[in-house]
Amino acid sequence: MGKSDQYFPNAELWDPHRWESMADPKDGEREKMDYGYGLLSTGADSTYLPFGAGRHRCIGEQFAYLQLSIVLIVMVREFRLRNEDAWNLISEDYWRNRLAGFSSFQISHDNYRDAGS
Ligand code: HEM
Repeated sequence: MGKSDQYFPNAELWDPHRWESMADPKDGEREKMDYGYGLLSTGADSTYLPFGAGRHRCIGEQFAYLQLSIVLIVMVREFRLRNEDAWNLISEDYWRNRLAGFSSFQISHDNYRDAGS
């Protein structure tokens, strides 16, 4: 379903902006179910199901998001990232980056601690 154009236009295209215009299921009335340990959102009212839906829906979703946030925070805090060969290809304009092709970027890094800053 996650790769179906019926639910996600241009499903095969990596397009982070798609989420800007899609309604957040959390905004609407979500399907709730009590499996015996309290009323829970099943996630079954959404076509976006990275953590599954229903009774066996992932219990680690919030923990996974926390871990991913920490990884990103540590990388930004510890490293100065730069594009080795084609610095001027990196643009804040997402579409220019898309046209340039992310695969042409070679990112290298300095560790702030090694630099003594
Ligand atoms: C990006 C990270 C993760 C993704 C994409 C993910 C995805 C999923 C999905 C799709 C299911 C449902 C499987 C099914 O319906 O049969 C699931 C179940 C489960 N996940 Fe995750 N998961 C992630 C991280 C975690 C973490 C960090 C934990 C625990 C610390 C965890 C614990 C579980 C458990 C215990 C189940 C089984 C729940 C049940 O059967 O009642 N997951 N996960």
